[in-house]
Amino acid sequence: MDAFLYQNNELFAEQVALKQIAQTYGTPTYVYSRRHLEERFLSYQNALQGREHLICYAVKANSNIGVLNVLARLGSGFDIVSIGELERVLAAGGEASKVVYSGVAKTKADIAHALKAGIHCFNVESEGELEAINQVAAELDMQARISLRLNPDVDAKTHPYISTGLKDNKFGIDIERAPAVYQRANSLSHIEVIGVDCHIGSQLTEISPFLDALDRLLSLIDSLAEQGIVIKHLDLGGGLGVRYQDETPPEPGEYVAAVLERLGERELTLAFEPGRSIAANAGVLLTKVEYLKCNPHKNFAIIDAAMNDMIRPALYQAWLNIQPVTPRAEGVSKRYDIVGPVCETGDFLGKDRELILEQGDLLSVAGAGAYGFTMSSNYNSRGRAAEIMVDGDSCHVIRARETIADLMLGEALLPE
Ligand SMILES: Cc1ncc(COP(=O)(O)O)c(C=O)c1O
Ligand SMILES: N[C@@H](CCCC[NH3+])C(=O)O
Repeated sequence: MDAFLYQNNELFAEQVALKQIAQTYGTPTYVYSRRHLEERFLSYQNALQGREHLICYAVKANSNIGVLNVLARLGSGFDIVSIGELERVLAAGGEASKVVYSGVAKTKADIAHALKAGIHCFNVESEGELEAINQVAAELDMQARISLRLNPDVDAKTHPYISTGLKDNKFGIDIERAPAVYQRANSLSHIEVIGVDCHIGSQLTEISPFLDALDRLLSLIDSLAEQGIVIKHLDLGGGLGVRYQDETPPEPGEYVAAVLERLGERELTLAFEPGRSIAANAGVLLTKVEYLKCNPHKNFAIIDAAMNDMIRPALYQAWLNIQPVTPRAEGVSKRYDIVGPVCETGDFLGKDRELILEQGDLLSVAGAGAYGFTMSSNYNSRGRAAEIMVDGDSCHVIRARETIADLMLGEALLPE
């Protein structure tokens, strides 16, 4: 059930009024629902019941250790793309043995770090990386488990910036090269080949591109078996979309069921790397209207959150629902562009939103739990927002608002 609902004309996060959060912790603030995170994780887990599987939450979507901890307690694995993310997972109580490591540019130092930590496997994105992993594992006298991340050349039908499975994209190994690269991997002394992996893009709202990619991977798995290379682990990546506006993406359960049906009798450990579909609608960005600027041709609601807090509208023209925390029954309804304080024309969180507003009103920007805080920056020397986890009727500060001192941390003046 939606974790952010109105009760008596007040928007709540679970059982806590957002107005209360704004009064106590200030704005802009990210507010997350523990219940929503748990429900979304469990919807994957329930669909995979009775079958060997690994659900590796994609840390990049929301990497706060409070969020990771909620998922780790449910037994989640994690998909990482850096050593920073690995260390967050460990700090949050996650198990290294359930970590898969994706990313196109792992350095030898990264590879050594992950091997020593005991991760489940590397999702290898190039032939050069495969050789590097073998070399590092040999130096450490270890065996490295690997999957090859393949680029199946399917159209994910999503925004071009978040499409990753076309042969023009930088990700993965061309599926045409896969048989040769598997042969090479199999011949390397410190590599253990366990799997096949792909991730074709993000915010997919249909199942068919996933199944097209799956079909290509399954026929590869079958032909590798004929050559004596046994694949035990099949990772379909993340990418399942969510509803921001009027999209109708499949539920995780439907998606998983369609995949299971396609697998048939094959004995494979199935892995997924969901990020957005777990975290996006578990969070809102709470913000205050500082000023209203109403010109004859255009109205602006200037808020205290900006593109540095949430860049998705500026970067992908993403549409996020913007709701008043306490809707006004009376007043003049106007069409506003909802803009932030940053000195960029692209600094908007929404355009042409019909609202009744007064200065000082609170707004809630929905769908902000994934790729919100993690993509935020200090542009314009703005401290990053606080993050709050709501759990029933209690609130926990899981990241304090950044201070002026935080902004200059590690910087120095030149010597006299
Ligand atoms: C390798 C990999 N796995 C998983 C994800 C998570 O994707 P999503 O948030 O769309 O589920 C991403 C990001 O798109 C990714 O690059
Ligand atoms: N950051 C993107 C998703 C990219 C996923 C990373 N592979 C978004 O906000 O939609």
